Amino acid sequence: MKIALLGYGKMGKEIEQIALQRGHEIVLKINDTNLDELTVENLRKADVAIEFSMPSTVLGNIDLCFQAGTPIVVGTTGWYDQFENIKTRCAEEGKTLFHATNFSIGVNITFHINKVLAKIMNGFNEYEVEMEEIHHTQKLDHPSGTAITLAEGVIEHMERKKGFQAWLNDGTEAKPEVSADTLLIEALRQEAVPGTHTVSYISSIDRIDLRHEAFNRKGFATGAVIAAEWLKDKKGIFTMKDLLSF
Ligand SMILES: NC(=O)C1=CN([C@@H]2O[C@H](COP(=O)(O)OP(=O)(O)OC[C@H]3O[C@@H](n4cnc5c(N)ncnc54)[C@H](OP(=O)(O)O)[C@@H]3O)[C@@H](O)[C@H]2O)C=CC1
Ligand SMILES: O=C(O)C1=N[C@H](C(=O)O)C[C@H](O)C1
Repeated sequence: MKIALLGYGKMGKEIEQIALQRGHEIVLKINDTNLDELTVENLRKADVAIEFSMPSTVLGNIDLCFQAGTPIVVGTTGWYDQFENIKTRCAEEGKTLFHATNFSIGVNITFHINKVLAKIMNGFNEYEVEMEEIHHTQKLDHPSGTAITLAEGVIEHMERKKGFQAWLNDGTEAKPEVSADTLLIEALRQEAVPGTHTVSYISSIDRIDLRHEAFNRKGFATGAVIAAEWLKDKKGIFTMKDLLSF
C-alpha cells in the first residue's frame, strides 16, 4: 500500500519502520516543516493516510482526507469532543475513517477486561474505583485518550459512577475532592514513559489493580498499520472492536 504519514514525530517514525517492514511504501511524510506538501492532490497519491499529529491539527487533516477521498486511520487523541460531527460527516459523505484512542492489542484486551471487571465490581459497593495514567512529558492532552476509554468502560457498567474528572498531578494543584459518583483520573507526566494505565478498586482490606504498561511504541504503531491494511476497500467509520474478534 502507498501510505501518507500525517504527523512524522515519535509515532510517525515508529509507524514508518513497521510499514516498511510489512512491505508498504511511504509516499508522504508531514510535519511542521513541510506543511506546503499537505494538499488534496498529494493525499490522492496515497491508498491510506495514517494520522498521528496533534489535537490542534487532526480535524483539519481529517477534512483534507475527506476532500481527497483518501481513507484515514486516526491515532491522535484530544479531539473526541468533535467525534459525533466527524461520524455524521463520514456517513453523509460516504468517507472512510478508522479511529482508536489506542491501537495496541494489549490495551484493547485491557479495554475488554476492564468492562468485565467493572460489571463484577458493580455488585461490591465496598470498593472505590480510581484511575491513573502516566505518560512522557511532551504529551499535550490529559487525561489520555486511553484513560477516557477506560473510564467510559467503567461508567457504562458501574451504576455508582456517572462521570469522570481529570487531575493533572504536576505539583501545582492539590488532589481534587470529587463527588461519590465521579471517577477520578490522575494524570502523571514522567520522562520517556510511552504509556501506563491503571484502574484500581480499593476497599479497607484490599486492592485490585488492572494495569497495562507499554514498554515502547511498537504496539501502537503495529496496530495502526494493521488497521490501515484492514481498511482497504471499506467505507464507513471503524474502530478496533471491528477489527478484533473478541
Ligand atoms: N491511538 C494510539 O494508539 C496512540 C495515539 N497517540 C497520539 O498520537 C498523537 C501524536 O503523538 P506523538 O507522535 O507522540 O507526537 P509528536 O509530537 O512526537 O508528533 C506530532 C507530529 O505532528 C507534526 N505536525 C505538526 N503540525 C502538523 C500538521 N498540520 N499535520 C500533520 N502533522 C503535523 C509535528 O511536527 P513538528 O515535529 O515539526 O512539530 C510532529 O512531527 C498524540 O495525539 C498522541 O496522543 C500516540 C501514541 C499511540
Ligand atoms: O501521547 C501518547 O504518547 C499516547 N497517547 C495515547 C493516549 O492518549 O491514550 C495512547 C498512548 O497511551 C500513548
